[in-house]
Amino acid sequence: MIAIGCDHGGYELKKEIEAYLDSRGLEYRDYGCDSTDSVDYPIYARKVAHAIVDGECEKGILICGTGIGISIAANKVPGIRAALCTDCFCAQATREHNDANVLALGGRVVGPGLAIKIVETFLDTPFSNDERHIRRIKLIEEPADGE
Ligand SMILES: O=C(CO)[C@H](O)[C@H](O)COP(=O)(O)O
Repeated sequence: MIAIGCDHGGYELKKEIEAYLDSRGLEYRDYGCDSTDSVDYPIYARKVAHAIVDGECEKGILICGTGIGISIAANKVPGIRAALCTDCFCAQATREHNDANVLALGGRVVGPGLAIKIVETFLDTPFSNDERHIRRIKLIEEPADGE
């Protein structure tokens, strides 16, 4: 199950991404917002982040105007690794290296064609399970002694 959320700046791109998820038969839960009326992105970032850390969903997609604010807010929730991506190279790398569990996109930055390729890459790329990446991900949550 994929958690998806946005603010008003990401609403139209969210609907495009949902149509893509529907076309692939991928299940998702939409945590709002529900229109282009102005809202506050941290609310939707937290809803999606908590859906993941509470185990309701495995991955999330968050969209605001730039993708910046909503990724900053999501990354405040322990256990969330939200990656703002504007290209497929970063979407692939953040899955393989960071085991990112949230993809953040900017609805005012990327067009729907590129955004959907980024979503596809993010969803279809597994974590590498490489020992060095596992070690570094653990260090994000628990700094080493004396650090
Ligand atoms: O990108 C964003 C946060 O990083 C927001 O979508 C953006 O700040 C909203 O701006 P406005 O209220 O002027 O529509």
